[in-house]
Amino acid sequence: MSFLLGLTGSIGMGKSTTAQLFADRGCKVWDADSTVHRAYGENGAAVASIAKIAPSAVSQGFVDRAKLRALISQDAKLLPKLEAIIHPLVKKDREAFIAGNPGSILVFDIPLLFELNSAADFDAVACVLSSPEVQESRVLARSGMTAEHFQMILSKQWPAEEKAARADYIIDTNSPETAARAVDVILADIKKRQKDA
Ligand SMILES: CC(C)(COP(=O)(O)OP(=O)(O)OC[C@H]1O[C@@H](n2cnc3c(N)ncnc32)[C@H](O)[C@@H]1O)[C@@H](O)C(=O)NCCC(=O)NCCS
Ligand SMILES: Nc1ncnc2c1ncn2[C@@H]1O[C@H](COP(=O)(O)OP(=O)(O)OP(=O)(O)O)[C@@H](O)[C@H]1O
Repeated sequence: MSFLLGLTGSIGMGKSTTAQLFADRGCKVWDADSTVHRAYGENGAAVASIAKIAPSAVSQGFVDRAKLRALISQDAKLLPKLEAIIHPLVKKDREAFIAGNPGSILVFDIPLLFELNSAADFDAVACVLSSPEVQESRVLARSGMTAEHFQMILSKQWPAEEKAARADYIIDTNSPETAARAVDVILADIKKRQKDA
């Protein structure tokens, strides 16, 4: 049986970077954002549906994320429509990944794990947490990111502390060292749980 570890946290707090730490230690990682990227790519599973709700964001058979981001900031109704297309596709992909990887520690990088009520799908949930100042400076350093888009995304997510309070493990991502240490502790605990089971 695989051990399913959900990995979540607020935007830019270090999910993907931490997922890589788990991968470096032999875990298999599934990433919700990458699944969305694939679905938006050429001939991706979401392209035809998105062409119906946001035609100007689709060209040459793929979804232009920058255009989609701009449309979302102009139209508050677009994001829920987009989510209704994307979230079922993402869940299906996740289930296929679990079926294809029996017997390992599987890590699931999922930004909206708590918001979508998915915690019960996992054996445990880890939450990355950095200070809000570190988060803001890291997110705003990304190209194409604006303070307005950052605030809009934050308003759609649970507060970071609320996610951390519900998690089984917290990973301090204020520095590479704190994060690596936390990942080692979590993996040791999971292996102990597997041995005791
Ligand atoms: C808004 C979009 C176009 C922005 O694309 P962009 O390349 O700038 O960002 P990316 O997809 O890498 O997301 C960055 C982060 O934003 C946050 N985020 C993304 N979508 C959402 C959402 N619907 N609600 C809350 N936070 C979100 C997450 O923390 C995510 O990790 C894109 O995020 C999108 O299409 N979102 C809708 C699909 C979705 O809900 N994805 C979340 C994972 S299933
Ligand atoms: N432990 C850490 N120490 C130092 N920098 C980090 C750490 N974790 C992440 N970062 C940096 O913070 C930024 C955001 O990290 P990352 O992309 O992993 O966050 P994320 O939570 O996956 O973001 P998103 O929610 O947008 O998908 C990156 O520039 C990354 O290099």
